[in-house]
Amino acid sequence: MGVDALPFIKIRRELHKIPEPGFKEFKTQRFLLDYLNGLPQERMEIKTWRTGILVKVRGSNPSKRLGYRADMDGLPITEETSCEFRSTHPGFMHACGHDMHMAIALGVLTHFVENQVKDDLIFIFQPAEEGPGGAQPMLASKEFQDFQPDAIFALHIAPEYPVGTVALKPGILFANTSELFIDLKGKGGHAAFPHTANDMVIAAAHLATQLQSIVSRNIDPLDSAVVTIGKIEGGTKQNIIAEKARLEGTIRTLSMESMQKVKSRIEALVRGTEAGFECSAAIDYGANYCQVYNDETLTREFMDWVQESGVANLIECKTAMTGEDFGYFLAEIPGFLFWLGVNTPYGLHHARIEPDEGAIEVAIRVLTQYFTFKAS
Ligand SMILES: CC(=O)N[C@@H](CCC[C@H](N)C(=O)O)C(=O)O
Repeated sequence: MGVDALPFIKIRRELHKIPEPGFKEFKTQRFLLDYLNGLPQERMEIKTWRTGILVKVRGSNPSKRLGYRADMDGLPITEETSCEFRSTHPGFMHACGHDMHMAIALGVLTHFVENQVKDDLIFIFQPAEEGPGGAQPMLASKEFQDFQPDAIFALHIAPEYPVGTVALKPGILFANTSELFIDLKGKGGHAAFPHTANDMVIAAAHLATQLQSIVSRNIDPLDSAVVTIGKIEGGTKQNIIAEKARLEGTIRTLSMESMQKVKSRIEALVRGTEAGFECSAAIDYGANYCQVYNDETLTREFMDWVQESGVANLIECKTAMTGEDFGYFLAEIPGFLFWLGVNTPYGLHHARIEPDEGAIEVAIRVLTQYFTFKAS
């Protein structure tokens, strides 16, 4: 089955220009709706939920519904690529491939609007994957429940794999995650009189270092966990002792027990910071995502099918400490997520990431053939 991916490469470029934060994907939603409304409508039913969209493509004689989910939001990153279709939204970029994910979903959807299969297909354009998390509230919505699929699938671009490759494994693919925000409040003062103040820049620096001892000293070395502090903010001027500081980070674990352990150690170290630096502290865990757990049977079946059909090269990969709120869909509905090779030297969330658009054709081919196999 040949795939003309060119229209979807063009769509990806248009989407790349308009990255928006979670639950503010207004232009993205408009763009997708304009495209969907331009397709023949006889087999389609379109619903919106907040800034998301759900589309049912009716089958000829349905006995089940297969779901496919694409995420929609961009990241607060200033793009540093030299491509012609750079972000037009200053300070925002599609640096996690969601522009690719949406274009691929439209390519697959368009194929099935034109080529009806037996079962219903549900296409889910989900907002706010990067935060605060659109999957959980979308799952609970009436709009989603009206279209509730019996199985659900998704992909994520993978910079490290060549184009033409899909990678996955049965069981746990991505980690449990929790955001982490710690606000420290002390006493500001003149830089020349440190003994009259409680310096929150120094408190934050000590705390950031101490937090790095949690994984190395409190987690079983045969388990895996991550505590990353991605941002520290504090102070107002070089000669003023900072009254406030804020640390922002993320926690990743492979079990909820380890998540609880990491959080209880963070709380102990923060209490120690309060005592040691005579300050007050507040912890906020922000958005929490459950692990992405690939259904063993469906995943094995897909892996065997990829290998037998030769539709793509297959890699059985390791678990990654990435997070994905698609895990909430998989906690309720059997399915899987796979990595799609896009072969670029810069990683996810990097200002210079430029996925190879050849992967769009690969993904549309894999998914249209897989859904034809599953839904006929
Ligand atoms: C695929 C990917 O990169 N996902 C994000 C999910 C972010 C979850 C949440 N905002 C957090 O930072 O904990 C990731 O960073 O793995």
